[in-house]
Amino acid sequence: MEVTARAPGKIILSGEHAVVHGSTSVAASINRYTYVTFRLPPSSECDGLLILHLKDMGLKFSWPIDRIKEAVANFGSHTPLGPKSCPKECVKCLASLVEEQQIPEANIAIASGIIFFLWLYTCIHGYRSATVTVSSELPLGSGLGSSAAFCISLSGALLAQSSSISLDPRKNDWLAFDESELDLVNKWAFEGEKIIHGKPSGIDNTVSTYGHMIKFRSGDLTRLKSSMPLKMMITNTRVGRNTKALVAGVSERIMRHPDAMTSVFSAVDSISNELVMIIQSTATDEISLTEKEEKLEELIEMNQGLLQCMGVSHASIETVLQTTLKYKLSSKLTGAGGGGCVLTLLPTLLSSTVIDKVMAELKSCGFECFTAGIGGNGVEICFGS
Ligand SMILES: Nc1ncnc2c1ncn2[C@@H]1O[C@H](COP(=O)(O)OP(=O)(O)OP(=O)(O)O)[C@@H](O)[C@H]1O
Ligand SMILES: C[C@@](O)(CCO)CC(=O)[O-]
Ligand SMILES: [Mg+2]
Repeated sequence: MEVTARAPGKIILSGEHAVVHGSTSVAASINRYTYVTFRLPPSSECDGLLILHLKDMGLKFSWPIDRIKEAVANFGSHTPLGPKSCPKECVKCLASLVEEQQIPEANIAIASGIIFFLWLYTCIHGYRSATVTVSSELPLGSGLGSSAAFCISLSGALLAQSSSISLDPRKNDWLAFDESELDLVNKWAFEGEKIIHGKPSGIDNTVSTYGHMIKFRSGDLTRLKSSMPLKMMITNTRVGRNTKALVAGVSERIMRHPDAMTSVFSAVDSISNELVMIIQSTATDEISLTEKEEKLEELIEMNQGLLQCMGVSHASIETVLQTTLKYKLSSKLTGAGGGGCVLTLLPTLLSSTVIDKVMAELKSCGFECFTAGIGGNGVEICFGS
């Protein structure tokens, strides 16, 4: 029996980092996914191993189930009914199991994701043999929520074949979980984001779970319905970074300049709320659409300025901003910054010639450039043979 879950990546339209400190943020899913396939071998095929295959990286890890049991048994991990944080001591034990696998230096950042995999697996399925395969259309560590999509697709696939969730395995199509199941998938994945990010706000896992466009503040989710078409270009600077370090850097800046940072976060909160008002306003004639796009562009620029105040921009991001500005287009970093991806609003009346030109110029700088469909479904699953 086999089940595959897919979970989308995301863009943050406004409010990254500030959302960790209580400000409002707006995010939308994108049509690029991480896929996790979970296969429980028939009982005759009990080889006593848990196998994790990371297809894109060409890496395959395996652990004797007994070794995993030894590492986590003291922490009473088998808790299929509810999300449970991985205790610090257990993270250490699992980290040494991961170290034994000798991950290539270039891929060392995936260790935290694998620790979550081992924790989640034993919590939901105890000590059974299985094979789990992961593949992704999202660049890792680039601001498009690869960590959240990984945690959500993993939680979705493992929970879909657990006692906590009962979906009809006969349907051979992408299926949605019901609301309470989505909540469970989301809560488990948040535990993974805690291991990977250190101090996540929960926005990335939440938008990957529920999809579409959301407003998020202090753990509270509001689903948004945009009344205007939003076309975004995403530029990947290909400069690697990790969210945990960037989030920690902002916290350090708060310690040094608490009052100034409070004002920065409050400005971001106002920007996100204004952005929500604009995208939900129902005036739809062409003039007001252009006006709304101009306001959005200004808010995007203001948010980027505040992200610079937080210290999370990067020379490569500045290059993208300057390049798009030559074409009168507004951009901001998306996700944790420090490199990674930049978002550019493409107004409805912008000619395709301009889009082609700006993309060509960005590509000539060595960046990857694409437009993504935004606001599609969240996590879904599909049962195989
Ligand atoms: N397909 C995958 N396979 C294994 N681990 C993954 C995968 N995708 C993400 N991860 C885990 O997530 C980490 C990257 O997460 P990180 O939060 O730094 O970046 P991001 O989620 O892409 O960007 P942002 O948080 O800014 O949206 C990887 O180092 C790894 O631990
Ligand atoms: C930087 C951050 O705000 C968004 C990363 O996509 C971190 C978080 O909210 O967990
Ligand atoms: Mg992340």
